[in-house]
Amino acid sequence: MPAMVVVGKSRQSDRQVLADKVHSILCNRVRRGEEEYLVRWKTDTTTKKPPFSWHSLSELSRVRCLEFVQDYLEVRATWSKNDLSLSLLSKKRKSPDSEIEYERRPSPLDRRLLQSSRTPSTERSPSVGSNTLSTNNSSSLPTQTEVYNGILDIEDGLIFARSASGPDVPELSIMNVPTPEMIHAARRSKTDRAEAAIRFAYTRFRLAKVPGKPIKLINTVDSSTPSLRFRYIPDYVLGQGVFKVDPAAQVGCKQCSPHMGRDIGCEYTKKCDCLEYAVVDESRLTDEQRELYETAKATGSSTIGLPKKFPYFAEGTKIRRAGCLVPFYRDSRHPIYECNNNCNCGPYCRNKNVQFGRMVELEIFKTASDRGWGLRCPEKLYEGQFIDTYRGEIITDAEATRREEAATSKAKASYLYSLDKFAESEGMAPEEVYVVDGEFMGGPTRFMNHSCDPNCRQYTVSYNKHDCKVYDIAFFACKDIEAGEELTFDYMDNEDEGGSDEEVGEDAIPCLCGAPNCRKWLWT
Ligand SMILES: C[S@@+](CC[C@H](N)C(=O)[O-])C[C@H]1O[C@@H](n2cnc3c(N)ncnc32)[C@H](O)[C@@H]1O
Repeated sequence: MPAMVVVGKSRQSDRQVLADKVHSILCNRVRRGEEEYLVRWKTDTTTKKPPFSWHSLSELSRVRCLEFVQDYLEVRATWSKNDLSLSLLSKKRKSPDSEIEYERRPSPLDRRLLQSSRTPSTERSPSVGSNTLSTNNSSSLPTQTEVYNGILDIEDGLIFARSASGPDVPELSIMNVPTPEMIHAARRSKTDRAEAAIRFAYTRFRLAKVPGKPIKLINTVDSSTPSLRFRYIPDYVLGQGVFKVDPAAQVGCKQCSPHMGRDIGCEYTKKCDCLEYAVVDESRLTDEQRELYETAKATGSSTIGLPKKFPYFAEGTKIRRAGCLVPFYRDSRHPIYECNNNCNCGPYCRNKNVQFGRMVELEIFKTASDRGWGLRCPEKLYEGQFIDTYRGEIITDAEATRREEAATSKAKASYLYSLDKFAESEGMAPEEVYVVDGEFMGGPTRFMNHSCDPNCRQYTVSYNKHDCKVYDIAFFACKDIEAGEELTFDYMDNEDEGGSDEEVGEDAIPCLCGAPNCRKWLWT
């Protein structure tokens, strides 16, 4: 029978807390020099008196338990900042565990509270037993472990609390935990070891696993770490109801070959099927081609056979670096069509760039100006150089609306990207458009902040001209960027210069980009 807290051979150091049984962490203290955290356990019954127990950091050091410690430290930080401990405790919230109203502090734990309310509830009658946690071998816990609210017990994998009894076990209901005394002690107790463990886990188990060049975490401002709950993913994750054309069924260019004379491949753009919808290079049109082009524009017929603008500088180009966007694409909003694995042009085609992923090192760093985390590159970047793509979960428009409505602030909008580049030209209804949500999973570009005078821009990159719903959002430098300079882009990226005339809403976020042309608010 699995136990929530496994006590191995009666030795405290062997105890292991099972993360999936943790509901939340509610307080901290230091005992005998060791940081301890008060765990509230998930229960299988609706209760106002769930089980609580104190555990040392080493018991909680498994990554998924550290996520709970991190959530708690975030809440605790607001206690010290605003001295709100007691008023936070008395704020009325409705428990998702039950229909009854109880008082607890508002916290980022809300989402999980909701999740835990979805776990099936099983009525159990408390069994008689000793005042200890149940264990694998039924041995009792070391006496140093204080157990609030009685007994944490487990049967058939389900945890439940037996009612407290005996003078040594204080009865605590959820609305009283943490008590003012606990908070008082917590605020004076160190949490350094937990912060260091969280930082280590983030670097070792999150960043080190991201494919490509290294990504560092740098914080010279405070002791926080980005959320351990964020999942780094190398590719899009498709949500429910989202369909992507199978890459094996992608149409590739068939008339091209790796060398089509003078060591060029698909840059010989007249032949490349992948570039069918790329912009026609009018400066290279013969009179006859111009006529064909006019007909194609009027009738919507194919422009294959006409010269197209090629997106990237080729090797040997005099002044620019190979692979950087040519000024035409850099300064326009035209989609970029790359070749794909089904093309005849081969793996070294110069029309393949973004699909190979990030080639530069990055640093996630804490900004000193209240904009949270930001992103920078320790190497110099050149105008038109590819940095990385935006990743996340692709969801339907309906799901995006649901998530936006459920969000507590407008900040949610900053992680949602509509894949609507082709909506107008393809006559797609708004509800057909997919949206990328990078809040809970994605790549390092989710840390890019907004600037009204940005040094990067996002571009549409497609590998399959027939799939208008799923494509990449790729960030390129739109000017030379010195090593260590923060990477930013304009969250609005309006084609017309100047801000919108829309009125600023109550929940608008003031822009702290500091640019002379700052529009003062995000998303304006
Ligand atoms: C996509 S996130 C960027 C990463 C974010 N800084 C973080 O720590 O996760 C967007 C959020 O960052 C903050 N932000 C980004 N640019 C900002 C700016 N110019 N001024 C103020 N806040 C900004 C806002 O809170 C915004 O909702």
